[in-house]
Amino acid sequence: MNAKAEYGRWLRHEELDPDLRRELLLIEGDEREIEDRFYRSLTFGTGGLRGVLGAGTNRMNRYTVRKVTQALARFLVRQGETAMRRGVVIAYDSRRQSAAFAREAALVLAANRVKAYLFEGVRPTPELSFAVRHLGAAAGIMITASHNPPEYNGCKLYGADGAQITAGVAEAISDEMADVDELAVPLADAEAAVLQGLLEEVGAAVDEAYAAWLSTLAFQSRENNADYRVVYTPLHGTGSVPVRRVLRDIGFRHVTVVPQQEWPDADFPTVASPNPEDPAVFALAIETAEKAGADLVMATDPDADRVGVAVRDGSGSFVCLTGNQLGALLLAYILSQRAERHALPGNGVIVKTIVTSEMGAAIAARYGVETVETLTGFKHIAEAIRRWEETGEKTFLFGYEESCGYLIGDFCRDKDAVQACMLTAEMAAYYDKQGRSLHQVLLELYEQVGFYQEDLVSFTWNGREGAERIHRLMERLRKQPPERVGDVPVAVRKDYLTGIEGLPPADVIKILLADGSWFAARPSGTEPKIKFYFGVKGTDPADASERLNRLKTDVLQFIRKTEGSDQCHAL
Ligand SMILES: O=P(O)(O)OC[C@H]1O[C@H](O)[C@H](O)[C@@H](O)[C@@H]1O
Repeated sequence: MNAKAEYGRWLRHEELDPDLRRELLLIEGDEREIEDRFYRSLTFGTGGLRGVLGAGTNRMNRYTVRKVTQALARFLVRQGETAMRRGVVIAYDSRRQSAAFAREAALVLAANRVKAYLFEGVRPTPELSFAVRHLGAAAGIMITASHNPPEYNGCKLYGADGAQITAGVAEAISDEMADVDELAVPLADAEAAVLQGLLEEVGAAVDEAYAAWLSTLAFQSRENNADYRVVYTPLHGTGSVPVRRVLRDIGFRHVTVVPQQEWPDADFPTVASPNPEDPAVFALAIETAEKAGADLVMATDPDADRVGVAVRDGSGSFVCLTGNQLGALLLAYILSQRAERHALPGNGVIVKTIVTSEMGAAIAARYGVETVETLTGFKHIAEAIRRWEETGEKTFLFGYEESCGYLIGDFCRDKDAVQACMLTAEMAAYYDKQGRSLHQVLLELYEQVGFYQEDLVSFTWNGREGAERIHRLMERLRKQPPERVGDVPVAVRKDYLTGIEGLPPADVIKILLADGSWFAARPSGTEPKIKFYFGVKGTDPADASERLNRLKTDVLQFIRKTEGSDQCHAL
């Protein structure tokens, strides 16, 4: 794309949104900025399409939303009348302009005679996934940039099964996008669309149906939960109403929501970034828990698909669990509860990604349950569920990712923090009744399956230059992979770009070392980052920590050498 020409074309567009025009005029003559905003159009990544808000084809704004929606509309029109009638469900989170973008998307669909169901207010991503299935729609759109910082927005697209679209469909929609002029997408008149049945508001009835399904996941009776104290924070996002509701529905009477973070706020003013992977987001919640005398703190991201938790350790202080640790706890709880009830199917399966801890597979193996691995991105887990549903080959029991995404009940087909909050709270209350804290249970699990420890180090490299730098580093790692890390020889090198292990090609390199530890490198598909994942198994906690530190130091040293630069700044 010729960035300068595109910039000029946008400025010449007479009806251009005045705020965006002002923004463009301010960067006149700033070639670098113009290049960054117009050198490409936003593309699909791990979690849909995501970008910084602002003017430009490489930014999130009403025109980029119109463009992707128009492409989706054309895709559905090609499928015919039935798909158009089944329509598209649209939900949005609490980010800047999310509500306006959702409305624009609805009007674009209606202009194409594709029915749009528009949620009346903010809702979590998993409820959108549920709603697509519940309403029998052909597709879904969620306006969100998930856990990204406030300057971002984005949209995730869903298929009729309620799962985020995977490569094939994303490609077909991208092809359609290539033919759409974002400045010339027609919009329907809202009132006319309502009268013609092309625009319908949805809300309470879907909430009720979702809540009813959520309740089916509970293993324990309401008495189990009545006296246990929980602190919850939606981090200014969409979780407040549904998480409170589900906890109340299963009998929790003592739920304190962090008051400063209770209601939607697009600036996420009390946190640097609303990501429950980051222990810093727990500060206010832990303060609240100390006052409330609670032992469990849960935090969900803005669109409530991720959840992080903090629990008290042996000394009574709060520690944050990693996504892998909560995954291990939930998995062990679900499998043990099912086993007790003789409800473990012979063809049961759990799903994790190739960069998620091996601990899950070790736990599953103790119950004779198979573990299947997918690429990063919950859409891959959802795709596997659909496949097994069609063939009847396996029964899905649990899916999770190290990045704090969990799914228990497959009535949703994306990670669901509402489900995960509910089961985490129930599990904590259940063990509490036995005099065991979640921290203790985790230590017991380590004793049973081994002392697994993982870590993630990311480098943020922005803009076009950053993207090229990430690409170069991946290429160099491919061409000059390490023979050994420290004094440990490399045992297996996996390059997923060639499409190995039955997985679609992906830009990921995973290196297994002779001592059982591993590391992986991949560019993030949601942020301008390159990510390095590390995993070890030790003989005790100290041994595991030591192995992990050594592995990280050695690998990062190798990376710096490979990059030929010392400018890596860890996040
Ligand atoms: O590592 P990234 O490509 O940025 O993706 C990290 C995570 O982002 C989103 O939350 C996706 O839904 C997840 O499935 C993914 O694991």
